[in-house]
Amino acid sequence: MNPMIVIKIGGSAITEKDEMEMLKPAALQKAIDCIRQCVESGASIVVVHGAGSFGHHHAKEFEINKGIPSLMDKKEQENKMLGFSLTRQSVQKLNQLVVKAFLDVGVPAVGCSPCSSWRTRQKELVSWPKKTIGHLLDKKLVPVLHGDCCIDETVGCFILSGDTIIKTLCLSFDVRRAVFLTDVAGIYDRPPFEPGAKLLKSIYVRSDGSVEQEIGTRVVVKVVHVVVAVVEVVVVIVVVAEVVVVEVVMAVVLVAIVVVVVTVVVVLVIVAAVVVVAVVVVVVAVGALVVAVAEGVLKVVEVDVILIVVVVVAVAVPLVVLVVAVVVVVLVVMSAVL
Ligand SMILES: Nc1ncnc2c1ncn2[C@@H]1O[C@H](COP(=O)(O)OP(=O)(O)OP(=O)(O)O)[C@@H](O)[C@H]1O
Ligand SMILES: C=C(C)CCOP(=O)(O)O
Repeated sequence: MNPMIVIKIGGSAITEKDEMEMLKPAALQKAIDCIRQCVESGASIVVVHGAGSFGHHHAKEFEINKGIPSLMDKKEQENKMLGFSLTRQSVQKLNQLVVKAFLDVGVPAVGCSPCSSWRTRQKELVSWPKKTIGHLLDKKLVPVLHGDCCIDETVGCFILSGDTIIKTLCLSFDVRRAVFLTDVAGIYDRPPFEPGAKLLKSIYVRSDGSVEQEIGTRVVVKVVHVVVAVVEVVVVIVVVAEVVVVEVVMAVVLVAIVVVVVTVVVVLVIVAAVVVVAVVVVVVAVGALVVAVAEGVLKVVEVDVILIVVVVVAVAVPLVVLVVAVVVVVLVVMSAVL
């Protein structure tokens, strides 16, 4: 599978959260166009959208997140279940609109409602269809999940947020990026509507998920602000740097190991060759000199000088060759590996 990118289209980005079931069509279109480009670039994309004003109103009214208390009488339980159905119908309406918008621009989106397949116990996820999402991605389809109401094995029902879905996907797949679209220009040091709110370039997330702005521990989240619509939709690209950092460290270690191993092997081969050549040169030269002296062609004094020259050449030339070869090998190996 290609590098996976999960994208949360925030309910705040594509709906007017204060007005019941009110879509922001232009903002949705901008988000869809942006995601279409990601799909066309070949990345495996999973889209998750929030409920916005589709779902949150009913969910709040019927207190779906509180489950079905055991003391609730039958009438109240029936009413709660009606609220469950209404909430689902509402989020599914938004899902239909999002999927249709994708199909209209040629993106093969497939709506995947969590209600039928995501289960929780005490509001903790116990099962979800990882394989199905993998199969859809294998077929180059774009799963479009959404925040939904789900059945909880102990408390009866609860709200599965799109953010929980995103987190689950990030922990289970090899996700390169999690991208959040909201209605503001990124992450601020305080609620953006408060006076003096500053847009942050990066934040640090501790391993327990809490966030701090100054000193980081394991996960550095880089925030890139890319405005894709006039103030309506903003793309916030969140690089899950823990993954990136691990990858970089692994890559550096791997490169170092490869460079060292290849260099050592090549140097050993060159040293052996150099020694053999030097020995052959000296033996041949000494043999020739012995013959020359025996035949009276050379005197012993001349032989001494020639011998010194032969030995110096036999050692110096291979040494120079050796040094040059080592430098070349290191450069070639490093450029090939990098
Ligand atoms: N520190 C902050 N940085 C950025 N936004 C913040 C901050 N604090 C509060 N917000 C608010 O968070 C809102 C986005 O969160 P919200 O949960 O409403 O959106 P969403 O996730 O898009 O919605 P949904 O749950 O429907 O998908 C923004 O409109 C912004 O006003
Ligand atoms: C309100 C419902 C049903 C889902 C909430 O999902 P979210 O908007 O991602 O928090």
